[in-house]
Amino acid sequence: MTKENIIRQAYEAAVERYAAVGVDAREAMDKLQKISLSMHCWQADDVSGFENQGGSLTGGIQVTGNYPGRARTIDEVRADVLKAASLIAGKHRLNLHEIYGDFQGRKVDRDEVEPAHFESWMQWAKENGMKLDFNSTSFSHPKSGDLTLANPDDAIRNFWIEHTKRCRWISEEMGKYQDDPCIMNLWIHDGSKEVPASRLKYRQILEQSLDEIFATEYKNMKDCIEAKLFGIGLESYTVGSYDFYLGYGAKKNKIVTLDTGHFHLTESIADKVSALLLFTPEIMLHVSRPIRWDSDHVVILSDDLLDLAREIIRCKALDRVHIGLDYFDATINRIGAYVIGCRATQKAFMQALLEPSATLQQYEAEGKYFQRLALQEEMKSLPWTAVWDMFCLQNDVPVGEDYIAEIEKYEAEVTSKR
Ligand SMILES: C[C@H](O)[C@H](O)[C@@H](O)C(=O)CO
Ligand SMILES: [Mn+2]
Repeated sequence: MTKENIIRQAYEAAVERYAAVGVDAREAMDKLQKISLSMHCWQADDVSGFENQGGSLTGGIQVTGNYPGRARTIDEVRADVLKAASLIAGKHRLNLHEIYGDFQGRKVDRDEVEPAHFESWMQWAKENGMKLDFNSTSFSHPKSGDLTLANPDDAIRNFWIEHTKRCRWISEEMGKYQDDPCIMNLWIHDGSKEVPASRLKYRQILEQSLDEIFATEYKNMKDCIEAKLFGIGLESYTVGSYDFYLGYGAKKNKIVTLDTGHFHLTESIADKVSALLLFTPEIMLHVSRPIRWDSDHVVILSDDLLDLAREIIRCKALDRVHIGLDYFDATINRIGAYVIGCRATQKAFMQALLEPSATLQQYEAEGKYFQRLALQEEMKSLPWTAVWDMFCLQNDVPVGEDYIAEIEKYEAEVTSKR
């Protein structure tokens, strides 16, 4: 029997098996097909970008490793992203940071950037059937320091306000161009190594800065605000903490970004979904994998990720949750890192979509807690992998481990020559 026939046969059997517990596996596949991940451009080049060539990465984040083949130019980032996307089923978005502008070798400071610097990205994305998302960039700049939008020095604060306003303008133009809202994320590293004399002071300044930044209403972009627990060198205090942005988002109707690496390690991000959905318009996810700290390891199919995907599906919130990825690993093949992380995220949603949630909720309503636990447990060993393999086959992307050879080939022919 050919591999394709084995996959088809296993899939037909899986459809029957899921039907027996009241789940339509075909419908689950259709729903997964519509999930667009927002791929982070910064895995391709270790968060370097094209503005500050040679400058170091600041802002309390760190990339470890020096695996050969890092993308060094805009063309190399684009080629690597397309290669990765060709190994991932479905249509996906690309999430750009401001430092990835097409600056044509000219020095364009952060308070001078404009939509024209992203025109070639917009055209490229359209040609390749991708939509763009965007991020302001407050790190890796001489004015980054420890405080940007929360800086008591007006000259520094106004510089970053201007930058962030311009990023919203760029996002608006991207959204218009692609006829689909561009999701713009705002993350700043502002914080302090030691406990500040006034925690309140910097949070008040940040609130004022955000109010100024968000004063302009746009129609083609959506704002997200991303909290963090701490950055390296800024361990005692983060101005934009989760409580701060949750409060701001709920009060001002802004999307809160949940980066799964930005919380205490035992906190459940899945548990936050239903709470946020009640008080904020939508959710942006930065799917990441913290190991002991916000280490940005490549996303794998972990229990945490599965829980998160299940929560989104149980809340029927796919239309209110944007699924972005955020990690950077320079110790392994970077295209491989994209493919592993994106496919792991899709696998989590595949399993979540195959959950017999109506039956589970019925059991719960009737107080049948043994039955609820038993069915949850049995779901773990139902043949979701057969449905996943079929999903890959139908999308004409490698099934199972077959993508390893494809990435090895690209490495031999392209990235190893850099
Ligand atoms: C590149 C940054 O890491 C990213 O934009 C930000 O979302 C973050 O998570 C910082 O820790
Ligand atoms: Mn993030």
